[in-house]
Amino acid sequence: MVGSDSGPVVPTTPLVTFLERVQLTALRSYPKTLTTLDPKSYIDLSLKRPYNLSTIESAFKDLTSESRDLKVPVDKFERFVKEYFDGAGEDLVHHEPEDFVADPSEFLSNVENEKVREWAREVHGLWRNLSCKVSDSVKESPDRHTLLPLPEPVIIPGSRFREVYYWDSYWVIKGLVTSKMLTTAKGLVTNLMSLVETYGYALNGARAYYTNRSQPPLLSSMVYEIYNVTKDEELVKKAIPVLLKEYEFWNSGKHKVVIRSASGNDHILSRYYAMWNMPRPESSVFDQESASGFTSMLERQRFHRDVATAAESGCDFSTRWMRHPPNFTTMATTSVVPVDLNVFLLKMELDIAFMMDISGDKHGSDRFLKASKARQKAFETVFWNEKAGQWLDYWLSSNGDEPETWKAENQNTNVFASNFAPIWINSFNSDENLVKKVVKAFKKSGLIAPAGILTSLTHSRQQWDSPNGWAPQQEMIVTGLARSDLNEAKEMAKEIARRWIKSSYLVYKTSGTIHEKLDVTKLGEYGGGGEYKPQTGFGWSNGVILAFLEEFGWPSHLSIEP
Ligand SMILES: OC[C@H]1O[C@H](O[C@H]2O[C@H](CO)[C@@H](O)[C@H](O)[C@H]2O)[C@H](O)[C@@H](O)[C@@H]1O
Repeated sequence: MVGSDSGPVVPTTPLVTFLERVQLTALRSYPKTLTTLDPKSYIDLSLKRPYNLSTIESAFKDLTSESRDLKVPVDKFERFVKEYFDGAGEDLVHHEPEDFVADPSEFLSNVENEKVREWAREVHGLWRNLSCKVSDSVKESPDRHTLLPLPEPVIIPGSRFREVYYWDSYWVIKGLVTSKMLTTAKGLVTNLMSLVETYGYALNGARAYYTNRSQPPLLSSMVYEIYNVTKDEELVKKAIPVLLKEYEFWNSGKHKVVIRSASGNDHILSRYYAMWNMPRPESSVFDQESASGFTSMLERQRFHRDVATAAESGCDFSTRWMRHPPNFTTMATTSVVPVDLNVFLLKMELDIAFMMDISGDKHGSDRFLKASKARQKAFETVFWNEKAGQWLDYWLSSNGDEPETWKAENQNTNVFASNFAPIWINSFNSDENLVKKVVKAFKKSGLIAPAGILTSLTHSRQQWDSPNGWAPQQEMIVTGLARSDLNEAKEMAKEIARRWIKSSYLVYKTSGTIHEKLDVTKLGEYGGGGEYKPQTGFGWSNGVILAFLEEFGWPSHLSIEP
């Protein structure tokens, strides 16, 4: 098409396209503003029996036939929704996890403080709230739902996120391992593997509107965490071909970029790149509004792709992806070669090498070790900045389709938590000199806050800048520092983990109101608490609390109160 962007687009389903129109009607009809409407609640509806999509589409046509701009009377709209749809989330039913016991043996034996232990048991108990399975109706008639069928029960983040998310599952699994819920943990991996088998990549989340993108690739790390405690070689054998498929996805096509060093060496790295150039269906009305200032179709399509690509990064949204922060319309995520994505891929290479080794494929293992060494070299050349003592994201000068030559000025010198994410990997945290430099820079960075690690230093009000959000890479930085041989780094890790646990405790215990010194509405400003939902729990926050407690314990003399 003349004037349209040339990137790939994975088509969505007729139901998703229709529900986008229902979503737009809701926006136009309710006397609500864009800030109070949750567009996702409309795209999560499913078709009520006995109606089928074409019957409901004609009823919708009748409903809106006399309206201008899809605005209809609220009572008529509500009657229509009630008559033709089952509510958002009704196709996900509670599942009692069979491996849940209220007080597992040897649970958090390092946590001596009784108050903390008691609370940890409550957090552990929250897995039951978040455990669900896809209802049989989805399996029988997938076309009536945007929820995707999955073979095993799931742990959802909770709140408005009524489906499995890819990268959230990594922290969920770490927590499940601590909770000794290994059957549930394996089930999550089986679900993600089934998505890779079907689509060629693990989807952002298990919804029909997420098929056009993935999320930070942590499947190999999930398998690794489970293998580490179970020594389940069958799981590893099953995982290898799936991980190879996923590896290919991230290292080919638009995801692959080549940066040429001054001396002429080519470094292969990866970027996020969504296969979509329209408004995200789950946030369609927001995206249409954000793109309304663009005059050409090409500009709009590029903007929508960069927005969807930010969603693929898991960090939607952040000034990290903006050419001219904090101007949202300058989102240019596809032009960034991100440090953390390449950390996850380096980890995937090491994990695959390890798994191939234990399954007897020495040759394959060597191949992946070699690939990891090549990527490690690329980290030194493309991302590392000696002066800053951090690894910096790299801005592409071109569209990334051809190799381009590295330029110092293309490193993004702004400070983000992701600049420290490489310390998670043994290849970096085993180098004591490097750890010293990174610890020094981290201390000065301004990212260490009263309740943990900040995502960035910019107060943009975007979800992954302060004062919102928490640094998703927090657990990785802490784990990496703790794995190093440097005492200062180990102590730093313990201190950050405890700050984060404490802030989560405060949020939990005070139902999100609280403590004069720690206003939870601004937790991102303090680096803590995350998306923690006091009563129900939130998948990945639950996981990180339990994993941190397992790793660092809590001595009896140390108070958790403010
Ligand atoms: O509905 C808007 C966006 O919601 C998701 O992103 C956020 O929640 C996810 C679940 O906890 C989390 O994985 C992600 O990091 C968050 O930014 C979704 O992943 C996005 O694709 C979606 O556009």
